[in-house]
Amino acid sequence: MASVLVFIDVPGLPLPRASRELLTIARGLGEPAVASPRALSDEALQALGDYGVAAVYEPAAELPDVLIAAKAAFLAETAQSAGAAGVLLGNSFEDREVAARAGIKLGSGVITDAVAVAPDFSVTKSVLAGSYTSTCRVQAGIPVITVKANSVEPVPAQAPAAPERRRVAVPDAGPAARVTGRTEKRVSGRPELSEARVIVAGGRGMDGDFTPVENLADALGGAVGASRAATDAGWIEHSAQVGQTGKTVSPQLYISAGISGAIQQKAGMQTAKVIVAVNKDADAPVFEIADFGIVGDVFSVLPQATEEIKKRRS
Ligand SMILES: Cc1cc2nc3c(=O)[nH]c(=O)nc-3n(C[C@H](O)[C@H](O)[C@H](O)COP(=O)(O)OP(=O)(O)OC[C@H]3O[C@@H](n4cnc5c(N)ncnc54)[C@H](O)[C@@H]3O)c2cc1C
Repeated sequence: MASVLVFIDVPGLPLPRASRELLTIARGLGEPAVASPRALSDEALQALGDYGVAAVYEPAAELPDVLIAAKAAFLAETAQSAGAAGVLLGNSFEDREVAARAGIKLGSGVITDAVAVAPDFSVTKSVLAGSYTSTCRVQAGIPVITVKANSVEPVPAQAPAAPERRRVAVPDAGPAARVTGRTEKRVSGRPELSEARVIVAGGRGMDGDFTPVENLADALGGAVGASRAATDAGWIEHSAQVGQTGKTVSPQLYISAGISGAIQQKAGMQTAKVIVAVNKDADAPVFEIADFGIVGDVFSVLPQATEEIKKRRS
């Protein structure tokens, strides 16, 4: 069976859901193998084996720092030496950049934002601000596909595998740039926005106070998102922006609070499984795509929901 290479950067333990989803998809396409730009622990290897991974490729020598060009060179080299039938990555900014660069090195077509990949590597994706679902296929080289988080339910393999470690020499991974300083990001304890199963997002209607959004997100174990109006106003960091020029998310539940539902916002969240909108304007466009709508004031609705959820969970 042809191998399907999954690029997993930093496979922390337990394995992140997005990585387990990619491995589940890869199993439906061929024999899953993993390309990891760093050497893995035996425990990480076993966790990958539980998802049917037969081989794990690591760089023969440590890659220069953690820059994207080096990771892309490693991925392209690995895809070739593994004779991969296809390459899957996550859909973060960084994963998409790795995919693009690896695609150029391989002379391959690259498809981003996939929500499903068929056994013949046809890809389903949502396009034009979510107004169409398209099916597309790579026409040249090894298909390189980035898949949105929450696209499938991760399922371990029926029979775990014992992955073999293989080393790949990367000839052109030399540093064209070098990291010269780092500042650690404040850890919120919340899940990463693009991988979260639950997102509570606030917009201009939050009027500068994101506390009700954060409290509801914490009660649900979710991530905090925002519209561009909210991030531009400086009420919350830019990395929380969802939409055309922000992050594309596909959670199980997206709670939109005080967001009108402009097309550029919808473009980033329309594929959420369930959308709940809270807006004081019954004619707000967000209600056109909401599964459940509450016409009301966010400062009254959100705290009530948080209180009720906490009560039921205690
Ligand atoms: C090229 C381009 C790219 C863009 N990219 C993005 C993007 O990535 N993401 C994005 O979000 N936008 C993006 N935008 C901006 C987008 O067009 C909208 O301007 C933006 O989404 C509006 O944000 P909002 O819904 O928070 O604000 P508004 O449109 O002002 O809506 C605020 C809503 O809050 C409601 N409200 C007010 N007070 C309350 C209250 N107390 N309780 C309940 N409801 C209340 C109002 O009824 C209203 O519906 C982009 C625009 C352009 C031109």
